[in-house]
Amino acid sequence: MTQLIEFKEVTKTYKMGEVPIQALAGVDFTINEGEFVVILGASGAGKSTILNILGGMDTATGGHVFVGGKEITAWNEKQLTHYRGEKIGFVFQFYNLIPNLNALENVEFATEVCKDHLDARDILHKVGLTERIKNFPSQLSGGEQQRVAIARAVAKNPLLLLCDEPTGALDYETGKAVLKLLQDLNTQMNKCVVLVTHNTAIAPMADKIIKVKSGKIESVIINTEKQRVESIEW
Ligand SMILES: Nc1ncnc2c1ncn2[C@@H]1O[C@H](COP(=O)(O)OP(=O)(O)OP(=O)(O)O)[C@@H](O)[C@H]1O
Repeated sequence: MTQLIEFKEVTKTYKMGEVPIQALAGVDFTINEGEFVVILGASGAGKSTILNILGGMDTATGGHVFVGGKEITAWNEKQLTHYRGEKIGFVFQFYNLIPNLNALENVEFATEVCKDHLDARDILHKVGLTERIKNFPSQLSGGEQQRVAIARAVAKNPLLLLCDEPTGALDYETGKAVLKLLQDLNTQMNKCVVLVTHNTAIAPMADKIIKVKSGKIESVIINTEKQRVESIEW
């Protein structure tokens, strides 16, 4: 398997007035192409910090991050902006859709700037929203809005799909449907997905589980018996 991502001794310190907060205290891991990775850990462990550095939304204080053989930690703001725009699809807990654009327009708005983007209608169909493309966010349920947000991220045809607690605002069944969608997209499109959660129960759906504790990697588990989301209960 080809390696896609490498974190090497990555540190991150935030300064809050006089008090420095060490969010990452030397983080090392690798991720391969096409992998579905779950980053697990308690609140404040450093999960979102890892995801934000990987997505070029935040910068490391020390260490090195390589994506596709390029060192993103050596890039300037302009290079990172381009990387975020072209290579990264983000899905957050809250959907951040533009309220006065319908579902189709929300997806098209995001893909406009991407060279290799996919067809917005095709992707909305793939996420099961064919009948809802003309609906505005306020006319969609939470689960449907998250599907639009996933379609928006996927239609960019990004190198990486990064998800930060994507089911955090959804009920059990809807959350499960969203996880199934992410798992299907990973399998069908062979897209690398990195998902941050505190829900240990969903770990069996991943190829790799990275456990984070107090800004450090506690363990990296290769899961050879990956399960379909449908067969996991929590
Ligand atoms: N912008 C920031 N400024 C100051 N401190 C921050 C900032 N972002 C994160 N931190 C701190 O860094 C540590 C790690 O935060 P992070 O958000 O990565 O944790 P997390 O594991 O994602 O937690 P949660 O599950 O609660 O989102 C925490 O102590 C947090 O308070």
